[in-house]
Amino acid sequence: MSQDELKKAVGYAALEYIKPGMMVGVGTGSTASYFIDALNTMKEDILGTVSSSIASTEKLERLGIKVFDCNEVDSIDVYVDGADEINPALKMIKGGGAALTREKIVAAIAKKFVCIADQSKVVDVLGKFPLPVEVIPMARAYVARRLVTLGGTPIYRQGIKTDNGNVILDVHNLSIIDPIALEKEINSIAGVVTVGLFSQRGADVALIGTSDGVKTLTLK
Ligand SMILES: O=C(CO)[C@H](O)[C@H](O)COP(=O)(O)O
Repeated sequence: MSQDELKKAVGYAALEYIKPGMMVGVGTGSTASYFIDALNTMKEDILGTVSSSIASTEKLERLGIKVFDCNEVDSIDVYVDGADEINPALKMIKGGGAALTREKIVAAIAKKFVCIADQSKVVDVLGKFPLPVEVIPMARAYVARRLVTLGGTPIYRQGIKTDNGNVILDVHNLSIIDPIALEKEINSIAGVVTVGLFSQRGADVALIGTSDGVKTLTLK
């Protein structure tokens, strides 16, 4: 199966976690886009959705799926989203699609986070995928210098503005042995909006698309 077929398989497999009357958090990216296609088949049954990006909101609304503003909802039953990397502890790197801040907000509100990813995203140690950091534009050079002191090589993602009007630094050459400590440390740098490490709030379940079918990973 191609990588795209594996993404589609997990996007549809996530429907298993969606029950009638639920408020559903919707992620961003090509795998999450397949989940939106799947969700379309039961759009009459759910209460509605909360979206993590303008792109996902536009697709949901095009399909006639109700999208609520985050501030209108008290809780989200399930959040379904992709990842750039996921480790066996279900901690992730996200933000390859520049939606990390809104994704982190929706994940924080959700009772359950279901990560959907093809097998190429599973790693033992996070950090091969450059770690995205959303930064207030005026702090870009300062934050980059601080990231260098942490051992990384930050590269400015040229020509990209996030949905929040900020910029992204992609940090190369990190081997992330202690994701929770690094998440806290990068988040404490002035000018950082969010780091794309999802370790304090990781996934609860991961559906991994493999050539032998969809595998389910949970925390031991
Ligand atoms: O974090 C994300 C967007 O900010 C995506 O979930 C991540 O980049 C995976 O994308 P894809 O499903 O297209 O491989």
